[in-house]
Amino acid sequence: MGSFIIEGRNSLEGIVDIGGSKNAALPILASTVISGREYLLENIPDIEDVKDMLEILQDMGCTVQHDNGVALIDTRGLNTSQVPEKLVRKIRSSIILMGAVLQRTGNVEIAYPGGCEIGLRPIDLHLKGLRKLGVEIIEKSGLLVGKVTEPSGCEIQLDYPSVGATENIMLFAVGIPGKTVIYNPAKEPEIVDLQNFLNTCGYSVSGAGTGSIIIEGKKPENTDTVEYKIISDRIEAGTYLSAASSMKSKIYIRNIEKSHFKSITSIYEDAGCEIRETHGTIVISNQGRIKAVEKVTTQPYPGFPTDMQAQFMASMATADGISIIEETVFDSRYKHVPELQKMGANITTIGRVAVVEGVHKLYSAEVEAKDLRGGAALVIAALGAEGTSKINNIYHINRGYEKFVQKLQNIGAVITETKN
Ligand SMILES: CC(=O)N[C@H]1[C@@H](OP(=O)(O)OP(=O)(O)OC[C@H]2O[C@@H](n3ccc(=O)[nH]c3=O)[C@H](O)[C@@H]2O)O[C@H](CO)[C@@H](O)[C@@H]1O
Ligand SMILES: C=C(OP(=O)(O)O)C(=O)O
Repeated sequence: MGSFIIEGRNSLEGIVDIGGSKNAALPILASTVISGREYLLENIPDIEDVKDMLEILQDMGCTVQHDNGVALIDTRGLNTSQVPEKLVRKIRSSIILMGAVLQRTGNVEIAYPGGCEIGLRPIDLHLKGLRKLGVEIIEKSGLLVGKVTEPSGCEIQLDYPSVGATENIMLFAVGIPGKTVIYNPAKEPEIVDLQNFLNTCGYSVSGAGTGSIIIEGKKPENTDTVEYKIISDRIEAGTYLSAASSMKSKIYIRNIEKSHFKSITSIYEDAGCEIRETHGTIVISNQGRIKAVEKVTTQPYPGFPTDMQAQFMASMATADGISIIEETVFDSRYKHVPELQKMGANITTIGRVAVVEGVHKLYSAEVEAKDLRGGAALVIAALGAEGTSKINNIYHINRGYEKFVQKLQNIGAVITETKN
């Protein structure tokens, strides 16, 4: 599964170029099947989840090329409504193919999706929304089998602003007769990016990023090649910010939309990090030990993202004082805690609350990445720790971080990847 070997206690200095957003690229790739045409997509990150999604498209008859951040995809050859089960079970975003394939073919057969194991991840809101739009869905031998019966736009009130449910409903609703309004949708920048992509394809979607999304169902007449550039990854940027906050550093983060990043930077500013913008680049300077932030609660956008909770906890592990972190989005997203404790972190969890009492120093250890962001948190902790750490199971980390070793080396980290 591979490991990272990290020698800690070096300062970080230099430039990091942020890649395309994992959570924007994946649903956009899924939505290329809605209509059979060619797509030229820029800023597609070179990460394991993207490779899996591209393999799914290929297995279903599409042609795919991905090199140097650019993906050229032709979905005219799609020849099945069965989504390959093994790959679906590997990644979370595969479930977004449900709405997309139903839109294209009227049928779908798909397994329950995979992704990080961070607690219960039901898809009841996806299914409820699709059923309301006229899809019959049954479960057969562990697979979801869907068939479009009487498709018609309608009003859908989401009980929770689920990112995946919002995306699935959008992808099915764009091409059915009538108007669909999603109330209480997810407001993440990745949803706005999906809206912008769909509009570039000729669909009619508005309101993403606000309290309701309006979709006027239509089939675009123009089927020319769609060219689109995916937004940059605010969580990747936040991860480098988190690393910089844990040690003496001055790093320049390029290619990031500052407005998407604000809910993350504001918390690190509260911790005493100096963050400023110059000519579109974000500069982070940290001279010494940061301060604990009294209370941080993860929330749907524009709140502090759950996908930054583990990395933030790694920063707080050596901050001056006690911080309280509450994870409200997922019910079991603290698998990194016992691993951080092996490095000397003083963390206590009570249900969804973690109390982090900052220590002066962390120590090297051999630890396991249990999920993507928890794994990134261990990298951050190891970079600031005394001695040489080994992080195993880095498959989880490579699911979502492009050229992680190279980008960290570029800013002075002493890190290598080994096969075992
Ligand atoms: C590929 C991708 O984009 N993944 C992101 C997406 O995951 P994902 O789309 O899975 O996250 P959701 O927003 O759907 O889930 C948030 C919460 O809603 C609950 N829920 C969700 C759907 C549903 O039908 N029923 C239900 O109860 C989940 O159990 C969870 O507690 O958004 C999460 C929340 O920002 C991020 O952490 C993930 O990185
Ligand atoms: C939880 C995450 O990913 P996924 O939803 O793909 O498992 C994440 O990106 O932090």
